[in-house]
Amino acid sequence: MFKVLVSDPISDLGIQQLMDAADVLVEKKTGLGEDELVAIIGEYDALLVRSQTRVTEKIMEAGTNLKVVGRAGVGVDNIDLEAATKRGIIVINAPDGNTITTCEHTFAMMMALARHIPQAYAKTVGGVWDRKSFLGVELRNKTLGVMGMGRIGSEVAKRAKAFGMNILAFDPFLTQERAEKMEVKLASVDDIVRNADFMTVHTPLTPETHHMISRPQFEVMKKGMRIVNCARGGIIDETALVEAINEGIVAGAAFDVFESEPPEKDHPFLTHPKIIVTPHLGASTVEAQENVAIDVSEEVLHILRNEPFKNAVNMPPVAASVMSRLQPYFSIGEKLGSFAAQAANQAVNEIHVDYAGDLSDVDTLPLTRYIVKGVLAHHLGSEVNIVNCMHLAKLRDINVVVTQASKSKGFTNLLTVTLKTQNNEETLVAGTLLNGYGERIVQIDKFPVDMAPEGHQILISHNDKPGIIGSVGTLLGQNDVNIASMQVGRKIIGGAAIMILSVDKAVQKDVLVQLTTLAELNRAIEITL
Ligand SMILES: NC(=O)C1=CN([C@@H]2O[C@H](COP(=O)(O)OP(=O)(O)OC[C@H]3O[C@@H](n4cnc5c(N)ncnc54)[C@H](O)[C@@H]3O)[C@@H](O)[C@H]2O)C=CC1
Ligand SMILES: O=C(O)C(=O)COP(=O)(O)O
Repeated sequence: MFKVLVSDPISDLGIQQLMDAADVLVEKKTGLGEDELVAIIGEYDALLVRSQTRVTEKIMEAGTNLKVVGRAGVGVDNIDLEAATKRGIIVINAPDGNTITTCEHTFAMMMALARHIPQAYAKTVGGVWDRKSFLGVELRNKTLGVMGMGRIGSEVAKRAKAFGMNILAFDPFLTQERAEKMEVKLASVDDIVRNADFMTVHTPLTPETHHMISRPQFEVMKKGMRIVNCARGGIIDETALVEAINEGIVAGAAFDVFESEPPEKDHPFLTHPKIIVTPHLGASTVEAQENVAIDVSEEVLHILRNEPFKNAVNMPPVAASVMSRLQPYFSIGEKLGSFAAQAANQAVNEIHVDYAGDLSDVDTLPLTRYIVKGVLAHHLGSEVNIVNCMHLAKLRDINVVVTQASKSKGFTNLLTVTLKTQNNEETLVAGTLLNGYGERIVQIDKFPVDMAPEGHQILISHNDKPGIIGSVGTLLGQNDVNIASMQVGRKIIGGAAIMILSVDKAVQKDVLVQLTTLAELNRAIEITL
């Protein structure tokens, strides 16, 4: 039974599938501090959060069973990603579910700012009928500067066009071609600061975006600019903004997010007549909360059940088309890695993976991770997973080398894993997915074989001499080991050969020792897949 802790308010409807899953127990405990979480996190396999819970290194250290942290939303700045990656904890988010909602909140804020709606409301309900103080401005024909043209920024730009605004857009990944397609003008931060009437930021908070709008930008800013921040506190320097408003440079600001949340009671934004605020409500709609909770629940279930997943934040993204091509190979890849690691005699210093045939023209990194996981898991056990396997290999000075070739020795696809040891010994295992026959191992070292990679196997190296197969069979029979299938491989008559036997149960160590005492038999090991 997997235990999932939900530590922030997350939509019940969205996590219904987690609550309904027979193999999952969901517990909701919101509003806990770091120490309280440290005390209980050891019991849980998964942690689900929004932006309130700070998932620190200390919490992950105490989360000895923790496999995944699921963020029901976009920003993961409340999660220590480096600590998670080191420990092999997968961090996933739900990047698409709240895009429209946050875009609409940005518009709500921009229009409220243009028309002084919060201030006018407060006066009206206070009994003052004041129609003079709140002269607004139109959005039509104004220039909107959008910093960050990702999911939300692009949707904001799209809607701003419907309001008759001209868009200046800045994003390091925005090409001229895409800008033209979106009918926005590619601009620099400086262009936006000097020319826009409204500015809205939609970037993550990174060292690069921290205070990207600060004193130097306010000094050259177009007078009367209105600024919206529904992304992250800290992108715009709060102190410099208040000064710029007081100096008459900025006409007003609308902020959903703060450098520190919740803000101190005496935060200048809370009393400034030209600043309107909401308490990080960008993603707070019924629809968005359901969407993100559904997305994150699905992914958490996949991860807990060891099934492929897509939105890991602490792993490079993979296109869906690439993923669907690679996914069928994950299982055989991991098994080949595991087989090779068990067959190798010594410490490995290089994992060489060759992809051929169908796999020669695709980005195979996600598949390589499964193979490396398979190799390392033999020694490191459940500590290793596809998130931390590359990091763990690097820590152990193990090189991972990948080659791709179109020729695949007659197979439509071929994965060859070769482990190299310090004294230049090599162990090679190759496998394929055969149409209609599923996973097959087709080569071990230099010997062609044909076997299904599953269950318990005994791998024997021997000299190709008459009687050896019979004596192995007799010895195993005497020890109550039932042989399900057997493969023998050799290159030349009488030369070096291998035997691989599938057996019904784990083999006792002393049986393997007895095997090595047989004449012409050089090595016998058990391989379990
Ligand atoms: N207020 C709220 O409740 C919500 C806030 N957010 C926040 O909104 C922001 C945007 O979210 P999405 O659009 O979903 O993310 P996204 O990842 O789709 O877009 C972010 C964009 O920022 C760009 N960017 C990165 N560094 C930049 C820089 N130095 N200058 C200009 N652009 C830069 C990236 O290239 C990317 O295109 C994030 O910070 C997210 O956490 C998201 C949802 C709700
Ligand atoms: O998704 C995001 O990045 C957000 O900022 C939304 O935060 P929340 O889930 O509302 O705490």
